[in-house]
Amino acid sequence: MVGAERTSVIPRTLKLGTRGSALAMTQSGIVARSVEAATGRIVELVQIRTEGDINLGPLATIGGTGVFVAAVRAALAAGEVDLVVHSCKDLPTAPVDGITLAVVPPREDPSDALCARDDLTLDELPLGSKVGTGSPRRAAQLLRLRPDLTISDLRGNVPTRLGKVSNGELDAVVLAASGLNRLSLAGSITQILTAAQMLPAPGQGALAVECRTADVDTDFYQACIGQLDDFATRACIAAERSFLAVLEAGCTAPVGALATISGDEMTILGAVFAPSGSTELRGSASGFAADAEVIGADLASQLLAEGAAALMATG
Ligand SMILES: NCc1[nH]cc(CCC(=O)O)c1CC(=O)O
Repeated sequence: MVGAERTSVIPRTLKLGTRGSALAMTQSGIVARSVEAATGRIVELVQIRTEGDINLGPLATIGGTGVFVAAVRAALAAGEVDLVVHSCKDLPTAPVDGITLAVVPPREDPSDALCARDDLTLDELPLGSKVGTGSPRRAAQLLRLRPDLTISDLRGNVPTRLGKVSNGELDAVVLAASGLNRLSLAGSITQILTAAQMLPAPGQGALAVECRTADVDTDFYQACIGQLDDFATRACIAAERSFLAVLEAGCTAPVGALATISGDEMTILGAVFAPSGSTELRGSASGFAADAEVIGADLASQLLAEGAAALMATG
């Protein structure tokens, strides 16, 4: 191999593993293009079918956290792909041996968005309106704001969910603003819900790019990490995910958290809801952004001391 230079074990064309949904493909396409721009390599998308795509039962009952993530990670571990992209909020909090969170790109809008018929806001929805969501966190907070609403379980990809409003089956759905923005469907949003109205899921709006731990020290990943990783987003999701982990809750639990950074200072808002929306425990914690995990964990401990575990388990 005269003249060949071996600077890393990473191939020239990278395979990026992704779920096949419109949102996953869009998110992965965004990451693929930024990796290409940062490294000069070609990145091709490889679709991986996951249990969450195959089993269309209510999300809260088909194995909780990680249904979308396990198959994608297995393809990474098996060497079928070189990097994978997840929605951060779907990522279980437990670390996995041999897999590293290589890049956290800058966060999209973390808010939840109401997509209602006839351009209605939450206050304007008629008494008893039918609102679709598969998320106990969103259901609980909707019921706190509007106890009269009928919550209808909802699965399927983002365009399918929006279709249930346009076909008259539902009066409204609640979806992540980030996903709608990325899919160029922001025109369906009739109200962005504030953190006081609806605290988002830990990690919502952020993406997670994982690679094999064995590859992290290659020039390729160092270039990716150096150019694409967003310190503020990484710190915020570290705090939110540490909050979730200490609560021993998963991505389908009635738990909301949102961290923000101003200068060196981080503030996290966190809440735990009774699934019925009857009660909530809410708090906040602040500190240096460098202590993100401790800040999130301290807030969780505070809410646990106030009875969070029992609250989440109630009806
Ligand atoms: N559970 C499905 C899921 N996982 C991540 C997102 C949104 C994308 C994001 O958090 O950036 C969605 C759809 C939704 O909640 O509307």
